Amino acid sequence: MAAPPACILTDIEGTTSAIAFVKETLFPFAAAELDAFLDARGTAPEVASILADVAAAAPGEDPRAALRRWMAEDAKVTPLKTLQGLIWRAGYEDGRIKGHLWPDVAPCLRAWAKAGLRLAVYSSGSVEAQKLLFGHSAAGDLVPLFSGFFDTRVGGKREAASYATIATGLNLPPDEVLFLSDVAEELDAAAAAGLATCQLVRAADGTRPSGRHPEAPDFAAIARRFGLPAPT
Ligand SMILES: CSCCC(=O)C(=O)COP(=O)(O)O
Ligand SMILES: [Mg+2]
Repeated sequence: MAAPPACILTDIEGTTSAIAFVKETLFPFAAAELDAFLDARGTAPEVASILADVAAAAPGEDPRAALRRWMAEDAKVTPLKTLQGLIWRAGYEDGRIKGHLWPDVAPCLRAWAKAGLRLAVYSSGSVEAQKLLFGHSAAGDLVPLFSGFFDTRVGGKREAASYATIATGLNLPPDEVLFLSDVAEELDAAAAAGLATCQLVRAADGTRPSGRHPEAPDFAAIARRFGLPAPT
């Protein structure tokens, strides 16, 4: 990429936020609340529609058992991800969950947005879950900084077509979008669709560099490497 990107498209787990926060706070919260949530809200249209999607994706299996199996497998399945977002909402709203962001993230996002860069998210977590995390972060409500949120409804994160769809959705040529992720296979797919890429190699997350993409240990290093504004 010769010129600085027009848009930063960022992953969440392992990129803006600790893997441990997702695996040790978010996922256990959803698992612990699953039965109570379904008992209370299973017949609400929004939840019933998710359960119908679960039944279609896991025919012949009890929907709650399928959801628990997917949780154990960390399956990036849209109905599970949508349901987790709904369950997390109560936890964020009553303060039991605070969205984790590494300390370098919010200052850079604010500086980039202020300089006119567009910001977008692409995560396996549902759009609802993305907005909850950024809206209830320790650094405040960052949702207004973003102009796009994308989840697995555009396709899987290891499929090039997903990134082409996102670039079209952003109304930008793919090479003007810089995708940030810790996962090399996601970056490979983005690069195949023509996006610029950078692998977040955060020591605290134990990420291993792939050697196939530019690398940065944090967002400040991304700013330096790609000629983006730095926080003042
Ligand atoms: C939106 S926070 C929840 C993250 C999540 O559910 C997940 O599966 C992590 O996916 P990512 O694509 O952000 O690595
Ligand atoms: Mg990730």
